[in-house]
Amino acid sequence: MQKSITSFFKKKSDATDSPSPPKKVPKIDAKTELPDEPHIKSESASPETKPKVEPMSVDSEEKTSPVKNVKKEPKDTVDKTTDKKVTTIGLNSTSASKEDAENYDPSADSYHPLKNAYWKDKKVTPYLALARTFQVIEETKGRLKMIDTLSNFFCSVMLVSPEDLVPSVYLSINQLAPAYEGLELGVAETTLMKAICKATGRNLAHIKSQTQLIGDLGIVAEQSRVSQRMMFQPAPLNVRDVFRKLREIAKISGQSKMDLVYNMFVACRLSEARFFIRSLIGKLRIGIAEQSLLTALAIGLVKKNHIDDCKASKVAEVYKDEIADTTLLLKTAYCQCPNYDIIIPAILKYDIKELQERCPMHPGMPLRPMLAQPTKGVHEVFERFGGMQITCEWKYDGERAQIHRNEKGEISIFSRNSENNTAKYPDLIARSTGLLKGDVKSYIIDSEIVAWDVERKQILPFQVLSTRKRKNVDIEEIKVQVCVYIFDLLYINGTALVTKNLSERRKLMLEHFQEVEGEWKFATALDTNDIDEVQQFLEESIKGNCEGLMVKTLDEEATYEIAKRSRNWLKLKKDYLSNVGDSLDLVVIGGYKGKGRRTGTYGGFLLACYDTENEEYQSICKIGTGFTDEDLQTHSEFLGKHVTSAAKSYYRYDPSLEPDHWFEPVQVWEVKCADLSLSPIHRAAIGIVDGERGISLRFPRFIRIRDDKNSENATDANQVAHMYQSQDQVKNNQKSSTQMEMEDEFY
Ligand SMILES: Nc1ncnc2c1ncn2[C@@H]1O[C@H](COP(=O)(O)OP(=O)(O)OP(=O)(O)O)[C@@H](O)[C@H]1O
Repeated sequence: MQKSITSFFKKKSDATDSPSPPKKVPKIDAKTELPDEPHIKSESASPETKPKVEPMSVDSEEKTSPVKNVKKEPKDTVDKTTDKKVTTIGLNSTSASKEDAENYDPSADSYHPLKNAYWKDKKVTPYLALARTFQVIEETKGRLKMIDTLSNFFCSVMLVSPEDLVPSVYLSINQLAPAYEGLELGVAETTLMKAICKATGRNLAHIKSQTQLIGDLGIVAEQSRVSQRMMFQPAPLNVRDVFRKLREIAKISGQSKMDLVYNMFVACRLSEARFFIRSLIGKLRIGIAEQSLLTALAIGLVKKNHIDDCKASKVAEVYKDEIADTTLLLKTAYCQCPNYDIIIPAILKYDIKELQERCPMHPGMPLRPMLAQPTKGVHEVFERFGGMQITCEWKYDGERAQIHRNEKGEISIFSRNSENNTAKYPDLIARSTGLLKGDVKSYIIDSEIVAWDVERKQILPFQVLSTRKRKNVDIEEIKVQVCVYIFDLLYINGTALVTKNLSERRKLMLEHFQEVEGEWKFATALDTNDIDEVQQFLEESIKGNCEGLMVKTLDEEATYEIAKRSRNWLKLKKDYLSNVGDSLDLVVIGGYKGKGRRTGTYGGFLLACYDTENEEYQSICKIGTGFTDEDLQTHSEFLGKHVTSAAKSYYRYDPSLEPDHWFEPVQVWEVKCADLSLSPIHRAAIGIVDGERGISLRFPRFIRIRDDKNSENATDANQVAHMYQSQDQVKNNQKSSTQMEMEDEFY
């Protein structure tokens, strides 16, 4: 029978135990030698390569424990709840052995979060325990098992070294702070390669060629460390210090950055080297995205609550409902308070039911915006909404802005990506009091900023807005004026409104704010359930220089769904008649040199979508259409500054697509196409719709640069699959094959 689209997506979601795409993880042991490299000397052989390890807080017992050469036999104990034998490593031992650390396996069925936390006596989580957890997860295929493994590790940390839960969580999603603080590591691959060379005595050309061959600098780093004989081993790393040092690395630059990377790297043991280097590159590649991490945290909490009455591996079965409730509560709280520094201490201290009230949303902390689903026409809108009350709003073509004012009157402006854009709009801040009506102390509004023609009193195209300076804007020098179109109110005077319906939110918006000509306006809206009126309103919106309409539910299913691409907001764009219904936002990963008229610039580019699950960019098409000569000049100049010596290890592409130059994933382009088709060459959404083929775009055309999206906000693999599946011809094919199957069954 035909598979529904939702069942496809369920397969990829974190809630099901479907196999992840096969992962190639080379096995590494102490005997592993890299080929083509002269034998490596011990570090003492050369004074330059001798590690200068910074003093770090030391796991004293590990430091002094003698290295045992005899493999420790697992101990058998009896699980009180089941009366069955439980095989564990290092149970009840007061001193952790080297083997405990090296064999640490939180995926084992017999894992006991307390007993197997071999660092329990020291209460400081070894970095190796986290690296081992990542390693096991990377080798695991089923998503549920991956989450379960992480939850075991988290549970151990909660019980044994709770102070390390915040750094462990950040390290697991490769963040150094809440996303909106914008603290990024930004270490170039060549800097890392140089640090690896210095620490291991290998030469740069060799490290580069190995990285190209294996496709992963993390693995190359690990192999280089494992095969290296050391005169002495620096003190073991622990989670909180690694996190602290990574934050430091992010804040410094130049030689001191390089030195710190080097000092840390020489202290890495076993798979620590792989994950330390991957953290610095910015791609952990263990397949744990934020939603899976939140689920793992929730399961970890439930395991902690039942540590005495159930085996960890049984908790998911026995406490299914409690896990579902905890996960929901945690995810909901995280949506309104996306900050682990606040959430984690709260889950450790309070009952999970209190979480929302303990971690309230507040101005200054951006919420991830509610997003819309594309549609291909007015009929699709009415099919979806049936008899529900709806409203249509003009869809302004500018830059999304979440504007916050706190009790002190301070204003912050956040982009669609939760980046802090406040410094870009000093003019808006200067005139923000004009917007207020009555007693308004604090608020969060959702809006679109558009470029504004002051003389003609009309909206200007997005391209004009994009010429506005981004940083350190001086109010006197602003050339492009802007007008803000407000379409939602999420918080007012200390009260969150996200759980109220749009009608109520809109009423409060009109009560507390007022329009100011050319500065602050409410989105033009029409509440109607008449299909002809919607059609006419769509045409008017286009005459008003808008992109089309946003159609929203008013009363039923009409809460503000933070961070969700919701079915209750549909976008209806002017070119909805196209077969695809929406444009795609894709990352430029390579360039092909131009010929003929295009000589001297790039003539074509390789584009990719982003697969959030595998944290990789998957090629989707080559593009050479839609560019003016000036565009090509601009792109060539900009991308020319971001050329890398080789494809990034997290680029997925067919060798036949090899461009002349590879780029860092730094720019997102909006692209339209005639349709999407299955491709034997491109890798977009591979494994979702088809096991072996990816999806590619036919007749792609460049529309514009999307400065407001970073490369990880590009159209993701699931969206590509969804767009492919929604095409009429694909649906019809599926219908007819279902029909045939039914006929087969009948006969
Ligand atoms: N009245 C409105 N209501 C909601 N959003 C609006 C409105 N007018 C303009 N917008 C803009 O439309 C965007 C949603 O549609 P669009 O497809 O352009 O966004 P996108 O950023 O390309 O894609 P995504 O759907 O991934 O956000 C919103 O993020 C917002 O910036």
